[in-house]
Amino acid sequence: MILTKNIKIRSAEQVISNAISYCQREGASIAVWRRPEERNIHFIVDFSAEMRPMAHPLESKIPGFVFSPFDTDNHGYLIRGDLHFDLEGNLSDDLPNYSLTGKKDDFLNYINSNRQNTYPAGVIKVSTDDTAEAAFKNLVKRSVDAIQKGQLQKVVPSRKQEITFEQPLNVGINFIRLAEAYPTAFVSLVFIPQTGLWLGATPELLISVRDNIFKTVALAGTQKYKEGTPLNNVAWTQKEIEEQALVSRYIINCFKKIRLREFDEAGPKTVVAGNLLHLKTEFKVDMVATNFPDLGDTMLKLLHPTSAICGMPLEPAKKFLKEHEAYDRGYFSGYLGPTNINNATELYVNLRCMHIEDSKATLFSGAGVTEDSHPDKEWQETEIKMNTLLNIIQ
Ligand SMILES: C=C(O[C@@H]1C=C(C(=O)O)C=C[C@H]1O)C(=O)O
Repeated sequence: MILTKNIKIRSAEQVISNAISYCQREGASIAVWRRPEERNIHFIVDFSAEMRPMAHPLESKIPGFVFSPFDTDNHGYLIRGDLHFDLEGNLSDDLPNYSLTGKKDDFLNYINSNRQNTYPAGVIKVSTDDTAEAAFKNLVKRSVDAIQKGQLQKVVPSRKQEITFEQPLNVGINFIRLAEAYPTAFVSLVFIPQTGLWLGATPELLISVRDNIFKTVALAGTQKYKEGTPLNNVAWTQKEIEEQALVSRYIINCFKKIRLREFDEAGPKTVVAGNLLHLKTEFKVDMVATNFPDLGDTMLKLLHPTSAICGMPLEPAKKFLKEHEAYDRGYFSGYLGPTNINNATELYVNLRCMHIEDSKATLFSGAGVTEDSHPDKEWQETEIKMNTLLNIIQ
């Protein structure tokens, strides 16, 4: 595949691994992503070494890729598109940092070289911390107690899990493995010096704006998916139906806050997300007909963190998690995605993801808790969510 006149793309795995190792070496920032239902893989590179946190990355209208944490007290980053290309051979080099033009050629030469070994990571060890299970179940119990006392309606406690590799994980190979295993996921690999390296395959859209149409979804309720099961035979419990309905209600409340009354609502319906099933309602708004030209930015500020990953009402749920969760989620359940690229913005909730550091990685998952939740079931749910990555990476 021809990228520019003299540069040929080698295997996608190799190019991805090389691009990441170049950015790690040079202190540059990069995002690699594959949109749901597409085959093409996009890259955006920001060669500037000083990445500054940004409170509202969509406001700038700069083409780039947003990477934001869960905690709204901490700001996210915008990887500006010095260089944006895809594996179908499209290249745009707007280079807002003109002084760095030389780096562009250096980078393109490097990613097409035969540098990275294509070894798999070998044996992956999942750390068996006996206290983790008891601690999480206890957290679920405290969540149910808080709900029963009337402090909350829903909360989404989460946990982390460390894994170690015999050799550093080959990110190129594993990105492609995830992309092939999960065609409906948004698959991403992000490196920013300040955030480190993150790999994920999320099923959850936060907001999208394309052709003046705004979209968001309410995704919640989880069960294991057995391949071949017809989706219209899938049954959901009252607990799961209510849990998902709360997320829809949260979105409708956000529309109400800005007096937006005209929106399409479709669902809930059962959807497949890799090894799991969820309930999903889709919301759509015509931004021209409703005269909300900045709806993407406005809704992003109102929606995140949604009750799919935090809880309801929002402030007590945030406070509960800060007090009880006992770890920093970092970029897990934050949001990420391309902004103002090809006239579209598409942000996803950073789920089914892991933070990779040398020969170890940290996986994350959470589970929506309502009054009827059982600690054992919620523990199982976090296990199967982590398997989204664990079943695929090697
Ligand atoms: C919190 C996660 O997933 C979220 C919680 C869900 C649930 O509680 O059923 C389902 C989908 C996601 O909105 C996760 O994957 O870690």
